[in-house]
Amino acid sequence: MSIVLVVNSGSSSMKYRLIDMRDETVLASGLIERIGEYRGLVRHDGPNGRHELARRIVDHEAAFEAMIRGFNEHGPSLDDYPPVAVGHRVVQGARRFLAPTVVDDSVERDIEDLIPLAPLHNGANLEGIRGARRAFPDLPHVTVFDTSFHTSMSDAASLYALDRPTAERYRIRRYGAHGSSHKFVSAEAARFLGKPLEDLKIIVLHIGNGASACAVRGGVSIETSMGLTPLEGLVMGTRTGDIDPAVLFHLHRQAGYSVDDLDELLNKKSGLAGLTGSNDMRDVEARARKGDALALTALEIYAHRIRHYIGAYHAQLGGADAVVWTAGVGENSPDARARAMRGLEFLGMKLDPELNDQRVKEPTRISAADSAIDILVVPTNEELEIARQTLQATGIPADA
Ligand SMILES: Nc1ncnc2c1ncn2[C@@H]1O[C@H](COP(=O)(O)OP(=O)(O)O)[C@@H](O)[C@H]1O
Ligand SMILES: CC(=O)OP(=O)(O)O
Ligand SMILES: [Mg+2]
Repeated sequence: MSIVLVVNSGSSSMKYRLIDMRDETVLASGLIERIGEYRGLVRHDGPNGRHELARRIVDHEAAFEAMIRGFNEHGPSLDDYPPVAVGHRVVQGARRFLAPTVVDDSVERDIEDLIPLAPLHNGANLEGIRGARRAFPDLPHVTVFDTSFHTSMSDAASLYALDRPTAERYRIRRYGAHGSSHKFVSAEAARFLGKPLEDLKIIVLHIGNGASACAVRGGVSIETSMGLTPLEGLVMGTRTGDIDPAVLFHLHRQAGYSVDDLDELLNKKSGLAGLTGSNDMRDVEARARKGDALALTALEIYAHRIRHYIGAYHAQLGGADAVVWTAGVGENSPDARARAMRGLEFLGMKLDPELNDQRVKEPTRISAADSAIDILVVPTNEELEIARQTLQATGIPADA
């Protein structure tokens, strides 16, 4: 029985999943939110249903302890279902980590060294890893990097037109993120279409709180919208995405913003939150339906940027076989999908309004019968992808 525990530590949350890899069934899962804030939320879904409680969780190590408590109190018992390995999502692996890696102290140090290249994510990922190694010192721990899938990008797609010695010295290039999701979703799309992944050109739109687009040719990432850090590209829940860097000089010189102020402004106070006051797409859509002009403008800005990347990746791929929507917004918001794809019929991308309006739980086609390019919704599963890569890296068979 090969069971893998997967830990996905976000900037302020930790998701986990216990998976029996023989048939990839989920034995338990959980979510710990608002880490570091006064009132955190702990949710555990086990064999007896859902258990939730509000409590303060000071950091990701404490979150790890809360997860263990969830298993002890609500099952399944980790003594009865012992994991053979723990898989960890790490957002930034830069050019240091090209593949899933078994953790030792030097790997921990290298992840720490990469914190400046993913300030919202890598520190949290590392705290999760440290908590997990303390809790399970005898198990192999494997890190699966969001960036690994994008190391196939050409220099043309990944280098900035920045002074070369400076860029090299400070490792400045576009690394991308959400790689496990883009990889999983493009493989699922090929399976759904019944075609070999090697033959397909796919535009993947991972639209969640963090959001990125990816151009996938033959299963390989050729370009993605996140850059040095997960700040570039699409409009996100709290992040600006693409912006003229001169805005920063302007705010510094004219308004006295410090570097930390600017970091906080662009990463945490912008995007949907900055435009409307809420980073949750459901709130913004509800307000737009009531006629709130600010909310409506925010939805148009959000859609405009997605449409921009669909066009760009269609050009970079030299056409496309499929456009695939995934993650929280991409899977659940017909309005966001329809708004972004409006006017793309000339490219051969035509939604079917009724198919687009359904609630989706599995890979589903939402394009019209006469759409030259398939438009799909494919639920992502970063945790399963991480679990698969974790087993591969350890060499433990799924049916051990
Ligand atoms: N039914 C829905 N309609 C519109 N948006 C939704 C819906 N359900 C979830 N979302 C959006 O999905 C976002 C979260 O996506 P998710 O992929 O879980 O993000 P992350 O992993 O970055 O935290 C939420 O902020 C919310 O706006
Ligand atoms: C990289 C990134 O933005 O991740 P998330 O969507 O989980 O915040
Ligand atoms: Mg996410």
